[in-house]
Amino acid sequence: MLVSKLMIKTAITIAMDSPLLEAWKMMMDSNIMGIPVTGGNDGIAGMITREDIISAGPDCVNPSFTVGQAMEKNVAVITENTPLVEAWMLPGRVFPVVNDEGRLTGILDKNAVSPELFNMASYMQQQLEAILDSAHNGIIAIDKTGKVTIFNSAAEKITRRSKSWALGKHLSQVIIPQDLLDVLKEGKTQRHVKFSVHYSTGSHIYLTNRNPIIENGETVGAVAVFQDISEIEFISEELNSVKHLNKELEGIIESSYDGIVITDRSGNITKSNGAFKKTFGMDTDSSGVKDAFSPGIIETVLQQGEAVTQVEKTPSGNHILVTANPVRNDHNEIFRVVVNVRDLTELNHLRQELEQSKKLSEQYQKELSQLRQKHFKQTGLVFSSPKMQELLKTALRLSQVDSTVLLLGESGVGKEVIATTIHSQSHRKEGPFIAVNCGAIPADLLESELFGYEKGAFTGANREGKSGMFELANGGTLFLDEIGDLPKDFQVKLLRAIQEREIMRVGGNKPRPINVRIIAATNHDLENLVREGKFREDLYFRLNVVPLDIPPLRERKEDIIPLIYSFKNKFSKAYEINKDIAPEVYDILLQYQWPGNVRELENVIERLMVTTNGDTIGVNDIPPHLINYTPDNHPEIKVQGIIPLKEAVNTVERQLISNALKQFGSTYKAARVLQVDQSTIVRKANKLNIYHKDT
Ligand SMILES: Nc1ncnc2c1ncn2[C@@H]1O[C@H](COP(=O)(O)OP(=O)(O)OP(=O)(O)O)[C@@H](O)[C@H]1O
Repeated sequence: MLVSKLMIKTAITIAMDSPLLEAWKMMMDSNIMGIPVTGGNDGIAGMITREDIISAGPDCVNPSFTVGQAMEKNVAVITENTPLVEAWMLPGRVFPVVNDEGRLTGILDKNAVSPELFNMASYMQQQLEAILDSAHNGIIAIDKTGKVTIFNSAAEKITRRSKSWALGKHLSQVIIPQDLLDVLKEGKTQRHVKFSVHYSTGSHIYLTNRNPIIENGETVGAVAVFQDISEIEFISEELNSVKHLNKELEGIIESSYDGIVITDRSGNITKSNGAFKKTFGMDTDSSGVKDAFSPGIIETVLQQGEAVTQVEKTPSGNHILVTANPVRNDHNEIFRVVVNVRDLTELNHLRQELEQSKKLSEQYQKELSQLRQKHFKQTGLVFSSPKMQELLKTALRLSQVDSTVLLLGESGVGKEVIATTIHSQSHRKEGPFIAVNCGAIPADLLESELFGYEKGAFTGANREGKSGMFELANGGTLFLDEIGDLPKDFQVKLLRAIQEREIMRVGGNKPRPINVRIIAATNHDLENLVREGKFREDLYFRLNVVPLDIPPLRERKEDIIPLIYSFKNKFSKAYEINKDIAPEVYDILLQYQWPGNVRELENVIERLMVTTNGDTIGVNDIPPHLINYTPDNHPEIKVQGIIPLKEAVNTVERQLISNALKQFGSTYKAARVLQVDQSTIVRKANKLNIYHKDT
């Protein structure tokens, strides 16, 4: 607003030498507060106001007291176009106003300006508030005492405080971050400050600029403009993860062995991978997928709205399988087509190579197994069942190392033959293989038998002393059969010898180092013996480094016929007799459960070869117990009448022992079949007057 709007238009002036009283009169008559005073050269020399006249005191009524004596000389002359606010700032109360030509056109009384200025100020304040409230950013201003002076609508929304409540309160009562008070204290601007506020509903992140309000070089307040950027942050994070995803996707596409190309609806390539370019010898500038394979595949996908597959031929003559898949946008419109290209020529080539190497590997497998069979044949081992093939594969592997092996299995399954095989395939094969039947050596002789004795160790001892089995087996293998029969007090000595790799002869005082590989065997359940306290747990763990469980013959029937042939040949040679075996005999031998395992089979064949008349062994030559045998039909013991119990027991024992001795030939074997110690058989046979070889 300009001065022209509120000035009093008047041409009244008064000369400097006019009496002061005249000036008063003129002011009263025209109802104005002041009159411009003209000087000698017609210019404005000053301004006389009612206050000037009153200030003159009693002199004002003195007719000789002139206007020039009371007037204000340093008065600002303002133009009609001067803004009112500017005029308001000038010192003085009433001002002369001139037009553009400098001609006096009126006066301006500050009193008349103030209500107008007040109106203007309040209008401007309303405008300012409207502007602040329409801002998207929160704005908070404080005065120099820290009290809130501006709090716009966005600030209300963000802080969840009402403006009416916040205004006039100290900032610390209104919002959580207090850094605006630092700005007030230090007078320094803070730009792009990020901070977060944790609400019960979650965290929000804000970005703010804080500025001091400086008036005449002094900080009189501070203002903060801030905005909630949680959403932007969230979007930026999303954007980052999308970028990441995109990178991943690009990596996947690029690393695909198949060619991949992505096109727009017109078949223009938007993305393609190396495999695709390689297949078609295309560079990245190739404009359209039409350049690559027959046109129409994209059109077909667009028309049918589903995947299309076809076989094509590349310019270089390779056969390819092309599959084009539509990709739809949110409006279910196809906007991209992803084409997958698989080079069938290369695939076929690879398949052929694979088949070739498969054949080769089969051939090697065959040769390997023939080689293995040859190896084992040399040791006299006969087998054909998958179970034994697997077991002997392991045995062969074990032969290459010095680990202690524990052979488990029923009597006669071939534990000793397998131990010999392991030895004969090992680097110790040139060394001795010493087999010890631990169950057959009397307990008091065990130590001297196994560890040897020094000369004069005990009465009856060899004068020169004697090497034990350990020493005899030095550089080779010691096979400890029937390990479960070892007395407990000797077990600890054996454990020490195995662990320390040295033995002490009986009567000796110098340990002797030994270099033997131990293979132990048992047909007992060693774990059970440990549980019953009959076998030391530490020795069990020491021996059970690698257990090999040899299945009974009835569980590997595929081995029976090869074994029969092998034994038939063996005895033909040994006894120089040649005999055939009738097919029905094979059937019977296959049916039989072989509780004595391979040993029993070997004995049966030997007996049939030497005892049968004629050239063919027939069913009639087969011992009846083989025909009638099933695991559950042990011969029934029938008792009629009453006889003393002891007598009955003796009768049964006599019959059983003499049957077993007749059938199996030795007290060891009879003991195994009857599941007692060999010493028991010997003792009972002597007591019951039964003849046996060991008599
Ligand atoms: N696979 C086989 N091929 C050829 N002969 C075998 C086979 N298995 C075992 N034998 C023969 O069977 C008989 C018994 O075998 P071996 O002494 O090895 O059995 P074992 O399990 O050690 O018996 P025990 O527990 O009674 O000591 C031996 O004459 C052996 O030659």
